[in-house]
Amino acid sequence: MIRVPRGTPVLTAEQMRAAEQACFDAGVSQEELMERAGTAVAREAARFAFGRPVLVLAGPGNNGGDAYVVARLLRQWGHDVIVAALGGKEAGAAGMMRSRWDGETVTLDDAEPRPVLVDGLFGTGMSRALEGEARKALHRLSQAAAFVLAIDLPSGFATDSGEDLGGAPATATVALGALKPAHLLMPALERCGTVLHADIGIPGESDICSLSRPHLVAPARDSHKYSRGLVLVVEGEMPGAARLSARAALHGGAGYVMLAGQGGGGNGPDALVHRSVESADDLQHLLGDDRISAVVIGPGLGRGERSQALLGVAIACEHRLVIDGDALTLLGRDAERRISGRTAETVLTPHEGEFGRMFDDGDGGKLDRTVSAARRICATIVHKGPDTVIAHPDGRVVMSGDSSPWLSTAGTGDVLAGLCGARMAKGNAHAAAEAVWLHTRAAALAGPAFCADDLIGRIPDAIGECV
Ligand SMILES: NC(=O)C1=CN([C@@H]2O[C@H](COP(=O)(O)OP(=O)(O)OC[C@H]3O[C@@H](n4cnc5c(N)ncnc54)[C@H](OP(=O)(O)O)[C@@H]3O)[C@@H](O)[C@H]2O)[C@H](O)CC1
Ligand SMILES: [K+]
Repeated sequence: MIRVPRGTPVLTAEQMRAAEQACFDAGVSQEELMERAGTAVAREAARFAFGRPVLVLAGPGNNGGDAYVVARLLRQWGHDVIVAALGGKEAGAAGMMRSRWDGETVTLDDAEPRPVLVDGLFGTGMSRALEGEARKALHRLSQAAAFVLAIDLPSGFATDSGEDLGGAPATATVALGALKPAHLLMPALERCGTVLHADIGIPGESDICSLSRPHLVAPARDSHKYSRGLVLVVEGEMPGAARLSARAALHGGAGYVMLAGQGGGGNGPDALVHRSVESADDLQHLLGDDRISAVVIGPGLGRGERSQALLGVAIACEHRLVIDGDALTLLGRDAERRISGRTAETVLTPHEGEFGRMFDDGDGGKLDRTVSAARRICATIVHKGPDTVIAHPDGRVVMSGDSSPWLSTAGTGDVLAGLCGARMAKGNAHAAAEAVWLHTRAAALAGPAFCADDLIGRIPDAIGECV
């Protein structure tokens, strides 16, 4: 068992069922899968129990079936185990595993708390709010336990959206066969505790995967500033924000960064080249330079008429484009109409509020809404948050759930926008994921209570871990 490796496939409940079915069709029985799943979980339970008494919750379905395997093995290995059962299938693999359990079984209501709790009530079959006896007992027993190990998912969370359906938190979760979206989406993300991945022989193919450390290459010997990419950052009413983006682009690998605006001087590294832009026409003229590799607009742009005019010119240009901050607010519900016709690669980097201003809420969780919006707008959307979802128009999705809470400080979004510009400058399809990984890693390296300027300073160290 290993802590979830980077780039692990993420499968929805339906994709998981299809993957399981493919196993059955290939001759692997459900009993065999359940035995493998239960064995993987039992090994972790034994490790964390340290010989303390264990209470195993067994639900009515296959999650419960796994739970009976866990209980049987722990008992065989000498542990003090009791099962608290909620109903239970008679037939099928779960019924068989239930019949093989010959230890003590109590009802959920009668179950006494124990130091170690294994939660096998519900997994990917969670289809509605958890209520009544199951909900009460789950919360009572998990609150009283010193360690809670969830089988596949902590019970009470929606597999594909991470929505809280009345669930309780776990100390650790053993993801069976593949990650599910709930392992990477709030609030479930926060309730899973440490997620461990049990490969039980189910080949999980998916367009969705967890964020992984990118493999970056150092510049070739004959590189020059243009071949590494010229990034133009549009400055608006708050030049400091654009400067943060520009500096992040410089440290993010761009060979040449131009700050186009009225800021003129201002502080910022000498390596930053200022170009005076008074009007939209001036910006249009500047964007005629075909050495430009990527344009970043939005950080500190402002929302007035001049800002709207600058945005219109940037959208109309043929360069790769990162749209962030105020520019996203200016787009609003007009985003799809104004962006979907762009031919050059486009990346939008909204936080939840900006996303909501551009796209209707629609049903489904953050993953579904972001995937649908990316397809409609024909652009990559980096839907930021503690659970960032990167959705590409071709259907590829990358999910990241381990960003530092210290990123909740002014300017870190400007830094990400600049990083996206730098990574896009080379025209690769994974630029947004690279930028998010570098941003997350730089934050981890920066430690607690950093500001956006400190974050920029750690980007080279993060890059150093990828080359
Ligand atoms: N991924 C793998 O490789 C393997 C996964 N396994 C385990 O199987 C579960 C999924 O099992 P499933 O039987 O599909 O569903 P659950 O066990 O999660 O749920 C059981 C049933 O509970 C009912 N239900 C749903 N929501 C509620 C609720 N809020 N309150 C009460 N009951 C609820 C629902 O049945 P209904 O007919 O009542 O709708 C569920 O079917 C997976 O997570 C893994 O742990 C395999 O065993 C091994 C391989
Ligand atoms: K569970």
